[in-house]
Amino acid sequence: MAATRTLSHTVAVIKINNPPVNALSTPVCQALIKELAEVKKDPSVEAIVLCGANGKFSAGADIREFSSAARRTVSLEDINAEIESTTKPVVAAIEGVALGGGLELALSCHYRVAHIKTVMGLPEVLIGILPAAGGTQRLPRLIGIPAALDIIVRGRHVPATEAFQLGIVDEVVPSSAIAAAVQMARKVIGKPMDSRRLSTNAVQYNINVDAFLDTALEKAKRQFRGAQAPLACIEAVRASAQLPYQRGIEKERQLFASLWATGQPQAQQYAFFSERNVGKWTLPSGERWDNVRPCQIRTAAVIGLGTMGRGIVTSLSKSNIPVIALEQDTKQLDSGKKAVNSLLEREAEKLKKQGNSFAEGNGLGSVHFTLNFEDLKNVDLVIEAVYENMNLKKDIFRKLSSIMKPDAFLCTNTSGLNIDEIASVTNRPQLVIGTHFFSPANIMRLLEVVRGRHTSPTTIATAMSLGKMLGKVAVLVGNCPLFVGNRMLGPYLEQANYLLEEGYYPEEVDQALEEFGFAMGPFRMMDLAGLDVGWRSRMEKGLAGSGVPPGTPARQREGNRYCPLADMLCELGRFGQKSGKGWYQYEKPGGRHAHPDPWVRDFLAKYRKTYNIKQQAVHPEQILQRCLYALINEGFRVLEDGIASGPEDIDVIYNNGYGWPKHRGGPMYYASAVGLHEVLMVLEGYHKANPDVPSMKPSFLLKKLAAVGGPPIKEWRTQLGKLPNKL
Ligand SMILES: CCCCCC/C=C/CC(=O)SCCNC(=O)CCNC(=O)[C@H](O)C(C)(C)COP(=O)(O)OP(=O)(O)OC[C@H]1O[C@@H](n2cnc3c(N)ncnc32)[C@H](O)[C@@H]1OP(=O)(O)O
Repeated sequence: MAATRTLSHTVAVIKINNPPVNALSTPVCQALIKELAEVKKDPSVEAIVLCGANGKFSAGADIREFSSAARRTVSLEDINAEIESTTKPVVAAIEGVALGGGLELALSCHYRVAHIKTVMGLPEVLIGILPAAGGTQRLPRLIGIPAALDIIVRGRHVPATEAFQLGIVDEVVPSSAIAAAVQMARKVIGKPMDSRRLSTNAVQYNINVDAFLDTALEKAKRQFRGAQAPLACIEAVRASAQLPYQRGIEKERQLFASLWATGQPQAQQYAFFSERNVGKWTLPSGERWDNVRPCQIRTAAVIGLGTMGRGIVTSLSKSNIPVIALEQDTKQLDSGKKAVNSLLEREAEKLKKQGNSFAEGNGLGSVHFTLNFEDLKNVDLVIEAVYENMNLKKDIFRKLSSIMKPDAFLCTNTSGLNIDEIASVTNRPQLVIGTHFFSPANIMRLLEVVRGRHTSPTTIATAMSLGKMLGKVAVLVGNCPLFVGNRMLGPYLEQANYLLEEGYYPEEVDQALEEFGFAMGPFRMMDLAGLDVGWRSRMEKGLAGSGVPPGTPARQREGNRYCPLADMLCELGRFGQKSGKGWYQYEKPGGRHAHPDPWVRDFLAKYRKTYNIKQQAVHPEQILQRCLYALINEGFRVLEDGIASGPEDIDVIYNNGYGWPKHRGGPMYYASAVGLHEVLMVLEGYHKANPDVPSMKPSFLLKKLAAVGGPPIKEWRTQLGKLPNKL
């Protein structure tokens, strides 16, 4: 039953019932219309309470209906208008969540009572649309332009206590919101209702609305780089101040339709569901997320308090998991402790600002700092986060193997080392797993969970569940050098480097990719990560430094094209932000503002002259094609090798760990949107002209999918079914 009704004296309680989140699907809306019509004409009913079953008001419109064949036939705003115009008072009893259409429904009620642990908001912008059931018109009428704009444009979740302070809800209660709403309904029977009908009120403001919104628009254009939904939200809020309510609603609808035509909502909604689907991991053996139980992690330890370790400790503590943090000497322990404490103070500050919804039983977990390995022996799970050196990691795992209780899980935070080799030195390879965090680990949402050959399904389930507890989006991947994200980055950065050889400057390549929507172009990203990281790895592989065989041409390795520019910068001590100079110059070592460096321009000019490289006419569009298609081609190889279970997994990794613009869905979604045939043609053309760049040779899977007509991305798995699976 999509909605049910009970009677409490003269108050009808209508309950939305559509598990798991009471989405306002077409059947729910139809049921609401029917129940409303009945209570309106029922003389025994004097007031109405609207609530949701199972402690959740509603997570809004059913997003799956937006792109399904069965498009909505019932308008949510029509239901809202119907509720608002009712002559019997309607009170919303808000519990759990009231998001999107859920909050819009509550705003059409005459009164709102919320449980203290509720979160509410209008997060439509995060799925590429705008609140299109009157939210952009009613919320500014209730709380004013600046506060409404902040909630609508950022799509943030507002805790009940803040909602009360802002005036979104009339009462916050620590116990049943339904009981409190019934009480309130009884009290307001017979009271005047006009001022409670938000659509009839004017927006109150004492600011220059146009100037305020113009500034917000400019800021949003810079901040959201090409995403259209935030801009549409601002325009809709502008309409609330400038137009009568009904014309504001028309504007809202018109903006919704224009957004839909951009294709961005479809990409963002694909990203939304992909994030949920990656949690539903499946192994070829049939074990999966819903038939393997994770073990409970009551205590954890982190080894190494460098940048990664500090973030991981903070992240665990933030999730209320007591942590033991270990370093090798007093100096490093002290500096790690200081850094962790300062990160935790900031987190505590944030929790305080978020108010009561986080306060109860959800503080920070304790952190114990130690130099003594023995202190770790009873924890349930340990995460090793020392720097990327196989021998060092193996030494630590040998030690852990002998110290830790037999059922403790051993995780390694590596960005690409072989999990099997690390597991091979332990007495429990089935409990060893890779947990690749992204920096800063207390903030970045992505966690690559890397399955080794012997990793057990229970270990996978536990690591995936830990990821969820930490508020991360965990993606299960197979074990191969660099795993998924970093592996795909290789060919992308290679093309970016070649573009410099061919006449571009770092800032031009970065600009093209930032205009595409990346949070950071490749050169700014390399400067941030530290150029020495890649340099050390190339030296280990004999591609740079003294290990290069004598007589090897500077721009060739093993017969293939090679770009030594990054190595040359490192030889000059230009490691990026940390040294104050890299592809850019910074105000000081550790400075964060990248400025184009005339020295780099000069250096590149001399380099091109030395190697007699003719500047080619590379059209700016080709910057995008070369970098992005190189990355995408490697993504197809990842799928071919069975390292990721589907294109969604790759897209979730890129959206959450590499600054890919969500409004473009992810690299594999982008490829399907551009057309696989088009991607293949460009790669083929490039590879024909540059046979010494093997990464641009079109992958087998891309060719196969293009040959069957480039099916929609949701059908790729059918083709993947016949490929090996290393999960
Ligand atoms: C021209 C006019 C057109 C009119 C259109 C009217 C406009 C209405 C605007 C809207 O209301 S759009 C929807 C706005 N709401 C949201 O964006 C909320 C999205 N959901 C969430 O943020 C979270 O799911 C949650 C509610 C905070 C719960 O988080 P939790 O971590 O507890 O669970 P999840 O794993 O995320 O979700 C559980 C389950 O529910 C599915 N789901 C969640 N929300 C929706 C939804 N709004 N519609 C459909 N399905 C939803 C989610 O996909 C999970 O299911 P799955 O099977 O595991 O994937």
